[in-house]
Amino acid sequence: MPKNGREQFHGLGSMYCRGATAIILTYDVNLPQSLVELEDRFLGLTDTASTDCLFAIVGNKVDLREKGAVESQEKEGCSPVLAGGGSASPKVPKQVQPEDAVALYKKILKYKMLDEKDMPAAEQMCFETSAKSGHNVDLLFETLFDMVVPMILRQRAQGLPQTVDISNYKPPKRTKSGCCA
Ligand SMILES: Nc1nc2c(ncn2[C@@H]2O[C@H](COP(=O)(O)OP(=O)(O)OP(=O)(O)O)[C@@H](O)[C@H]2O)c(=O)[nH]1
Repeated sequence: MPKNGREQFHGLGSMYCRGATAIILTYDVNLPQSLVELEDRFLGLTDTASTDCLFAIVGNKVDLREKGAVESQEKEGCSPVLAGGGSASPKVPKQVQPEDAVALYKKILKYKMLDEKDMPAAEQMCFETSAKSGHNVDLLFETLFDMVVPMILRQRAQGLPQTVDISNYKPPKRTKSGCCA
């Protein structure tokens, strides 16, 4: 799912998710707020997805994290291995950590009332990628593809519709004032 970061496209989110078999929720590993927003603003939009929908949590732009970390350590004269310069109080990283994404994945399963043991493990569904360098991008799509194809085949075998039938759609009656009845 595109994250529709811009406010004016927000309303389109639930339409994109309707009947979805898999949803990719993407945040920026350098912006903790972007992970918070996935939960606060975007999770509700996935209510229209299929009940057994898969979720992948993707932290993008890792290329900037690696670059940024080295640059800030160089500026402060720290060792690149120990950001805290070897002191007893290591620096708290400003970036999102993989375990934060894992925690969100588990929260999503709870929100969806899905049992963790029936779903793929969090570690399998949380990725860190770089669209710029291509890091882990193939892995993300191959992993999802391998999971989604059997689900779609199963749905087909059960005769579940793959499309939304609008042929019997009746538009709501209009009242004199132009409002829906
Ligand atoms: N360095 C780096 N830049 C990236 C990466 N992915 C996207 N960008 C850049 O980030 C900016 C936003 O990318 P988009 O593809 O527009 O992402 P979006 O999800 O539509 O962004 P929003 O409009 O903020 O929701 C663009 O300038 C991209 O070139 C990445 O992995 N690394």
